[in-house]
Amino acid sequence: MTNIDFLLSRFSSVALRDPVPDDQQLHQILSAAMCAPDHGRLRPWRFVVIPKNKRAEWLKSVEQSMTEQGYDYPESYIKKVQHNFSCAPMVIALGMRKITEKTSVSIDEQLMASSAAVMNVLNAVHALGFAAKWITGPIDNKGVVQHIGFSEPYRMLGFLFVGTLCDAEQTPPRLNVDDYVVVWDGKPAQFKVDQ
Ligand SMILES: Cc1cc2nc3c(=O)[nH]c(=O)nc-3n(C[C@H](O)[C@H](O)[C@H](O)COP(=O)(O)O)c2cc1C
Repeated sequence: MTNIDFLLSRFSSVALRDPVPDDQQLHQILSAAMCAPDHGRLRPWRFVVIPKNKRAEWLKSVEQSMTEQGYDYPESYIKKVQHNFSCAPMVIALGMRKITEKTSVSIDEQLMASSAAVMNVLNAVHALGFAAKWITGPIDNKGVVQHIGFSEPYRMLGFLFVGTLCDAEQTPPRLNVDDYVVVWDGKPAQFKVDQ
C-alpha cells in the first residue's frame, strides 16, 4: 500500500478486539503525537493509558462519579459507558494542559494542536495495523476527569479505544472532497455541501 492509500484507508471502529499494541508499539504510536503541528512548541497534549489490570478499579470509580448527586445520567447511559469501556481492548484518556504562562498562543490554538496530535496517534495506530475510535465519553463529569488527572489546568478531550479490527469491517465509502473545497475566485467561498 502506498503512503497516500494508507492515509485514505483509515477509519474509526468501535467493534475492536485483541490483540492490542505491545509496549514498544504503544510507545511508537504515542510518539506520533510529538510530530503534530504546534504553535509555540508548547506540546499541550497529554495521554493517560488505563491499563487492563486497572480497568475494573477505574470503572468502579466512573460508576460512583456518574451516580453522584448533581448528575442526572439515564441508567441506560451509565450501563453503556460501563459496557463500552469494559469491552474496549485498550483505553487511552486524552487531554491537554492549558498553558498560559509566558505564551501568547491561545487555548484554542493549543486545542487545535492537541487535536492534531490525537489525529497523528490515530494514523500511527492504523500504520501499525491496529484500529481505534475517538469517543467523548463522560468528560462532563468532574469526578471522572479528576480521577484520571485532567482537572484544571488540564482539559479532557475524550478517550481512544484501541485494538484490532474485526475481519468483517471494511473502509467505508468516502464523501466527495470536491464538495468541501473551492478555489477562491475573489468572492466569498460557497461550498457545494452547504448549498
Ligand atoms: C473529539 C471527538 C469526539 C468524538 N466522540 C464520539 C463519541 O462520543 N461517540 C461516537 O460514536 N463518535 C465520536 N466521535 C467520532 C468518531 O471518533 C469517528 O470519527 C466517527 O465515528 C467517524 O468515523 P471515521 O473516523 O471513520 O470517519 C468523536 C470524534 C471526535 C473528533
